[in-house]
Amino acid sequence: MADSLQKTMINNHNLALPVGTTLDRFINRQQEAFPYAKGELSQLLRDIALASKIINREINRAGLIDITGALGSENIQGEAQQKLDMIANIRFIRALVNGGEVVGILSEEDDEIIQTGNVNAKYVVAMDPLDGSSNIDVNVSIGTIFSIYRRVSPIGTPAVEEDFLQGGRKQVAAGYILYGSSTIMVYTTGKGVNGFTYENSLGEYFLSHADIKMPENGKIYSVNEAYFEEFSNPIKDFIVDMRKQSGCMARYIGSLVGDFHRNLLKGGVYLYPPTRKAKEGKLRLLYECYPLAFVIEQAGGLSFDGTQSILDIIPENIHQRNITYLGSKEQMSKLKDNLDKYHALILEQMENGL
Ligand SMILES: O=P(O)(O)OC[C@H]1O[C@](O)(COP(=O)(O)O)[C@@H](O)[C@@H]1O
Ligand SMILES: [Mg+2]
Ligand SMILES: [Mg+2]
Repeated sequence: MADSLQKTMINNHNLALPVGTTLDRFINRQQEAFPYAKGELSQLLRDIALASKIINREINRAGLIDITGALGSENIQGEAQQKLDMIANIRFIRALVNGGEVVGILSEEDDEIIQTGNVNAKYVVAMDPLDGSSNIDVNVSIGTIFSIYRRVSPIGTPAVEEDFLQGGRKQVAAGYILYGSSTIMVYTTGKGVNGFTYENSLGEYFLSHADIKMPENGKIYSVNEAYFEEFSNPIKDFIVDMRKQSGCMARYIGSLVGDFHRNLLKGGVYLYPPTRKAKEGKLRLLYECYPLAFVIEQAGGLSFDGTQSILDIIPENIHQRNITYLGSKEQMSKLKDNLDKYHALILEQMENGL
């Protein structure tokens, strides 16, 4: 026991913080590593944690206070907004406005950028306030996903689209909160990935998953097989090969955060390929794909959209969707091989006028 604790302390990116450290203390210690830091990003991470505690409470009692079910409105993606989608949206916006560190917010639930009025703030946040909406009413894990950028627009002015269209490699921090059998906040600031479990009775997040490393090889594949016939051959072949592997498991709960978190810890691959209905894939680049790609690459996994790392995609619009593959190194290189061979074949056929 002493050895493993010692090991956890050493591995913790030299922060030498034992499992059980509060999130607050961890944030302070991380900030000390940046001599010029003024604490704005630290405060922003605390504001996100605070909002997630309030949402966690709402989710836990959702069935008792009639906040389940659809609201009757649709978001810009044409999806029915659930009451909890909007409650989570309002709670996050309120926490970020009151926190004072964010000038603008991009949310899945709002068509336009939300101006917080904090025109002297340095950061903008893109967020999916409630991920896995189809699972809200049936008590299956759901989540929140966030991505933080330093603004490019001048201090003293409102946020603009360019603040959000900087590209995945410009994220200064990103992560998610999973509201599952326990509630856990997992994030990166570009120096590794750490997970904090929420202790309800104390109202605190504690370090529970220090320096998360994704297994290089995994046996889990997560994809909505209902669309199998619509997938391209390299994707079909990849899934068929995964099935043939002994010990392979299909796991798909239909909540991106839940499927992603499981695979991050156990090893595996999440696929949302193009379908007839969603030719660009279903997931939203700025507040689903980029943040999870940042986390997975920091944990030693890979992200891919069929041609490149998701972090290298040049964004065009704030609510754009993107093909999404996220997973363990070995499975992702196999998938990349399949797709590269397929693209080469298509190219050859085109060159031969076929
Ligand atoms: O039902 P499908 O097509 O498999 O899509 C499920 C995916 O859609 C999502 O629900 C989209 O996210 P939202 O719930 O935030 O809209 C993901 O969480 C999930 O992985
Ligand atoms: Mg989502
Ligand atoms: Mg959502």
